[in-house]
Amino acid sequence: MNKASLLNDRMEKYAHSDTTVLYNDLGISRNGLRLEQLEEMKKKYGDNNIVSRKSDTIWFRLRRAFINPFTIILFVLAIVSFVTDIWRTNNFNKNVTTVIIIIVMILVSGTVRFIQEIRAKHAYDQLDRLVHTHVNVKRDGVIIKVPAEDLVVGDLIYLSAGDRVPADMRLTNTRDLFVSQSAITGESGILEKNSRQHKYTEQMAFSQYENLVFMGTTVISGKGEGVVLAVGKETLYGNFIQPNALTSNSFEKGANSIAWVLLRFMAVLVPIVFIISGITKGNWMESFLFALSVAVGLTPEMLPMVITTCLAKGSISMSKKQTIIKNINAMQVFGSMDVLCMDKTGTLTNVAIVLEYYMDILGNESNEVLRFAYLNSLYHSGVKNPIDNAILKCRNMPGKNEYYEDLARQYHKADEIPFDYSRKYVSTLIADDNGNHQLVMKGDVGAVFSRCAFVEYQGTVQPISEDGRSSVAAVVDEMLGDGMKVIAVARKDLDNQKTLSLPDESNMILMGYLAFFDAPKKSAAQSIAKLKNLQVKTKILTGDHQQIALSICSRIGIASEKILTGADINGLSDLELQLAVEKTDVFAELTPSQKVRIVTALRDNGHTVGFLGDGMNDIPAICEADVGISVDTAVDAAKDVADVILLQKDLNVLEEGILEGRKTFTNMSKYIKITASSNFGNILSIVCASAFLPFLPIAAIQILLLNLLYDILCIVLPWDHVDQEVFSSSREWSGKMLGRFMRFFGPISSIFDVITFLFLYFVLCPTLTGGLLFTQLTDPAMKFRYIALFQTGWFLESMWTQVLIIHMLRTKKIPFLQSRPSAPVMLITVIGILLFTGLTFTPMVDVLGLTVLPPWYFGFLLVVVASYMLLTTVLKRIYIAKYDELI
Ligand SMILES: Nc1ncnc2c1ncn2[C@@H]1O[C@H](COP(=O)(O)OP(=O)(O)OP(=O)(O)O)[C@@H](O)[C@H]1O
Ligand SMILES: [Mg+2]
Repeated sequence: MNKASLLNDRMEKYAHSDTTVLYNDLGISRNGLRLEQLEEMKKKYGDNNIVSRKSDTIWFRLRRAFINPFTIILFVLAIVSFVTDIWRTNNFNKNVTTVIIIIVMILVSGTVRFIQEIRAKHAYDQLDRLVHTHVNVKRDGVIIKVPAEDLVVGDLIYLSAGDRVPADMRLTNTRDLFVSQSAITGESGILEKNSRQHKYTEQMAFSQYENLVFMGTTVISGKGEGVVLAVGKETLYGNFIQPNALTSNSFEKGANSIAWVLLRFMAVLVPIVFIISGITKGNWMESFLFALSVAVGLTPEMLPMVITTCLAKGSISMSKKQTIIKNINAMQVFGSMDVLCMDKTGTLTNVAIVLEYYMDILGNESNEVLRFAYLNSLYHSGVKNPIDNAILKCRNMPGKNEYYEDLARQYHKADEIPFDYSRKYVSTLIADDNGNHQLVMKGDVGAVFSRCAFVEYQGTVQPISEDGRSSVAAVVDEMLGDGMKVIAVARKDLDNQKTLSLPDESNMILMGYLAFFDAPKKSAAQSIAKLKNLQVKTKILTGDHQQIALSICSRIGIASEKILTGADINGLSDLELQLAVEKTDVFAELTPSQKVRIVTALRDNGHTVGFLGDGMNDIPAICEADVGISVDTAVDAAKDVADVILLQKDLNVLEEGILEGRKTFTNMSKYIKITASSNFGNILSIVCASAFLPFLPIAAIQILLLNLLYDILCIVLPWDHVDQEVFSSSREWSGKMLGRFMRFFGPISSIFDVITFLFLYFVLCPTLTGGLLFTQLTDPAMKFRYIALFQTGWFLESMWTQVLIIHMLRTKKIPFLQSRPSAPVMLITVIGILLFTGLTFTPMVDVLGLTVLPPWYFGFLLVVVASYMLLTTVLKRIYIAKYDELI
């Protein structure tokens, strides 16, 4: 579809009309909306959310916690049990335990889920507040800051450099407003916008409407005011962005698909269990109950909760470590990042740079050069970057304050052409009281020099000679060699010309240079080494001069034999670049689009790429990277597009964040993999047992009890420790790995289950029931005892192995000895095992259909559990050797 046709009707209509018509039609004034109009506008045109937020209400969360497939199965089970055990039974045989246990399970799992969800929401809300963009809006005559989501049609918005446009708007007033529409058009050019009424022309592309700005685009420089005409999904951006790209992330999708695989698995196997045990036992009601509880036992009901808890817990610990995860999916990607691209300022060098020298073309100190540079910095309305900040700081020099105030009074601004990282210079037109206009340009030495035809030296202007060219180059080279950042300043008289256009930027007079000291950070080398330990390669992508990049790298102590410049890259094909990016770690003199090309090449090579940057020039690369990282002090537009925000621009912070991300990811996959494989093993054993045993291997209520214990253990799993080695490498998630893991480890437990079945059936039970096998027994009381002995035996074996397998598989090392679980996991394990084993010695056994086992059974149990753990350890080694990973 033609994108232009997606343009909102209102936008099109009012682009062609005068602003007064717009004000009248919408019933607003120049004071903005009245507060009482807000609700009405919201009702009429919707709110400014691309993702609907139905999941935000408490009611929704309550429903989600208590009404899900798992609780529904439990409800059915409770009702059936109520009917069979209580209602239709005589007074003597009434048994309320099953119903009580089931209700406890529903309450426990529901409440835990609910609490977790609320906590997670709370955490996100808090983080949200930190990262949310606020917009300047005039309402009822007062300019206030509101979150971008709260905007409604009719709101009067104020935009300035560095902002991301929060909704689709018709401009009503502008001052040198330049916008980059690359987010929606894909083209990198910068366009000037104005508020004039559009004259009607045939079929125009939306991007050509000069008086409209669109959600998602970025203000490069200048100021603007406008009225919101379309919000949320009605905007151009909301229209073509995939809604599901925003709502569900790939990890969640992966986790859900696992849940579905397990459920489908269950849907096939549970009926089989039902039919087999129905046929072999002849009691269909009992078999139905049994099959249902097998279903409950196998439902990965804790999966959503464990994932939300892990993510919430991870993002809270990360925020404590100064890292804010804006997009929760990024957590997982963040952990799997193996290449980190970053800019130079703030990561390798200090955030603030210092103006060291201001000099004429031959290197003598020159106040004149500083004066013009100061005016240029003061009057350009783009985002002020470290260079401008360093220049503007000169007014704080002792005794200079007044001088610079006078200067600002003497000259005022007439026009500008904003700074653009592709052109690498900025022009401002300044005028004095006599109406004389001067164009002042500052920027990259090469770029500015190419616009100059003259040089100025000690007040005289001369054409540039070959000779002059080389002496100029010598001065600059010396500075660059010292690791100084150098920019050039040029000027041109424009007499009474009041506006600027591109052709004016030629035949300029080169005045001199400013040199800045970009102090390398002491900690940088160490941080890079730490990242290397985490198997994250670092690459430096800077717009700065290659000599500076080299000198800083050598000062910090990073090897940088190979360096590629923007010009070099332009000469490479995509394929050549793909090869080159692997061999090179430092890239210099890049434009924003070249930064994107490098990131793309790395991604095409199969890397998971992070990009850390804070300037306007980094925005496209931040968007392109798998995980975009920005810092709290960055321009709003960069923070808006980033997935991760560091509260401090420091590589150490990043390292801790990555570790935390990997930890979270490991705990999630731990749960998923172990649960899936132990479920798989259990169902195998149950199918075997139902086919060959003349009675049920385990009672419904016992399955439920086991499940309760396992669930409680899983609730504390997000708080488990993670081995150092596991998170020292990047990780990726895939369903294939899960399947492999499940098939490998699942059946191991079945082997020991079958051994236990055989032992119980042929040894233990007959010994205690007079030496006969079940089928040879005639006395119903004996039969009953036989079953109880068998079921208790398996109940205990199943419980021990299921709990201990978590400990076996949670680490590559020897559990307990080499790798300790966290205290809560350990505590629940010990309490669970003791409690459940102890239970078989209490009067409770009767209600649960269990019985007291002789002490020598525990000798057998010990042997089985020990051999199970031994075998798992051996097979774990084989698995790790083969696949080089475990969890
Ligand atoms: N405010 C400015 N005024 C004039 N020229 C500028 C300004 N900011 C940057 N430049 C020019 O553009 C070039 C690239 O900018 P800059 O060094 O900020 O790029 P970068 O990629 O952000 O670098 P870094 O890796 O240090 O963050 C600079 O070397 C300088 O010549
Ligand atoms: Mg930068």
